[in-house]
Amino acid sequence: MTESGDIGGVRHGLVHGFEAIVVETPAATAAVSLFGGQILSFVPAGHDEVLWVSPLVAAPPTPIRGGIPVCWPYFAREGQSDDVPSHGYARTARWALTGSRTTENGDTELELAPEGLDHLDLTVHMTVRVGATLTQGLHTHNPRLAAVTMTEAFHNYFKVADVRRVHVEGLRELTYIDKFDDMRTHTQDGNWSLPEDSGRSDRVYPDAGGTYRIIDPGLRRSVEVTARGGRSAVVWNPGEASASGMADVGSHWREFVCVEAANVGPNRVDVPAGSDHSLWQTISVTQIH
Ligand SMILES: O=P(O)(O)OC[C@H]1O[C@H](O)[C@H](O)[C@@H](O)[C@@H]1O
Repeated sequence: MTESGDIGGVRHGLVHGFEAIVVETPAATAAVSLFGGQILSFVPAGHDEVLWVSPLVAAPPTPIRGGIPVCWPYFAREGQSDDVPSHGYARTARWALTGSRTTENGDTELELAPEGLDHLDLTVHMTVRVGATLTQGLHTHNPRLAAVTMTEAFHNYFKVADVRRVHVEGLRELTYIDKFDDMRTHTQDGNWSLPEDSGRSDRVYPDAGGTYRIIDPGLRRSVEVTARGGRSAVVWNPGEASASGMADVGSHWREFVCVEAANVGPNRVDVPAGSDHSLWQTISVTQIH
């Protein structure tokens, strides 16, 4: 690892109004906000923007609505009291670039770590590898003398032509917990699509297979997420009615679907004393006709 100034194609910039690390390689461009350590943009060469960031995005300390929020060391308020911030502390922390390098195949790899989270039981740092595909690793360490239980997610907001016209492969026949139906469990019937009756989705799929594909006929592309060390998938879109009450979504709810690589609910992780745990994901895009 070298300091960021030592390799080409890595610079500081302003992206959607946020101070960011901007990466430019022949294979892709990407940007990571220092607020939240949140990837805000990924554009593989020959394709359009993969991620959605709300045009109504609020200023810090409100979490950024869009990109890839890092939910850590807990997802939603799982296992917490009601007075803690939703999705943990990482997404509103300031992150620092701690290193960068060029990999053997010409990808650019960044290392980042949050600041000001020393009061937590766990520590974390993150790898972001930018090339034709985007790979992200969230590395948790337990420096304590006892095991610590955690949940986590890469809360991916994918840009779509119209959420009502996409489907998500890789979830068929899985049991899911429906957060919009009092946490009742159901079986996924066929591929995921936005339910016609309720028009919204907040589904947690424990023990999912780790490969999920968003098929978007409008943008004529398929976006694949593969997770490693992440046993749950979450598919979220608030739908029109709930979105109208969310200042940073509003009428823009049709423009995204969240397909998240996670460890949540029954897949919470026990990190033994002195041990490490990593959640990885890779995102890739293919044109479809
Ligand atoms: O509004 P936020 O705190 O960013 O959370 C947005 C959403 O994240 C996840 O997908 C959860 O499953 C949802 O229950 C939650 O509403």
